Amino acid sequence: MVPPLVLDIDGTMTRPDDSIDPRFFDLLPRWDAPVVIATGKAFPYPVSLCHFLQIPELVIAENGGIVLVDDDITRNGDGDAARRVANAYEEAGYELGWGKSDLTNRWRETEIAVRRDQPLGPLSELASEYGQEVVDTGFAYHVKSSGVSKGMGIKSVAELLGRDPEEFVAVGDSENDVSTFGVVGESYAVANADEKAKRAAGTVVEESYSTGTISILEEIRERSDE
Ligand SMILES: O=C(O)COP(=O)(O)O
Ligand SMILES: [Mg+2]
Repeated sequence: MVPPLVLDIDGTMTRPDDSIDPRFFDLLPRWDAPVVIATGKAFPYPVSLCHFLQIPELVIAENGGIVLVDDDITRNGDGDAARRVANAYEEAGYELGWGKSDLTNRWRETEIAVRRDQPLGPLSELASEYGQEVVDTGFAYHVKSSGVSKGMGIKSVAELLGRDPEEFVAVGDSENDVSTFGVVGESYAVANADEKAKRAAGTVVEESYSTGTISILEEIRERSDE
């Protein structure tokens, strides 16, 4: 029997050009255990991914800010405080960096993402002024409530599924996956992962991006077949 999975999206299910590796479209619907998509992206992205993969909607979005298990949605964190940080950042003359339509934050409910070409120093200062923290995923700076994390999300997903977080195997690539690695039984950082993720992971995979993740899933499946 294969174990339940927790998969990060960016850097983990993607190829170096940011596209989702099409091999997951065969692999995940056939995975004979729950697959949780745990991401820093806004809620609609992982929901769409589950829809198009045709797997059950088990989602941790916004770094734990939103948790979806089947029909059950939980929101965590103070989205208004994150929004106040963003406003103060813009009033100070900086930009979130995503252009007029800002599709990155448009559907974001519990945190705010800032493009990584914007200055981090003043963002971190404002975040701590408003009791928030900044997480750098390698794809964006996320301003979020301190207690909220993907790891916290896994605990509630596991509880709702009647599972132990220790049963899960997680794969990730950045500091927003460190909390996940802390609660699951087995954790892997792909080779492109940042130092924090590599330090926190039980194993650092030899291969990068989706190829690293798929190599782990294949190994687990073989091991489980024995
Ligand atoms: O949206 C981001 O910044 C990162 O997303 P991820 O958690 O799926 O890697
Ligand atoms: Mg990632």
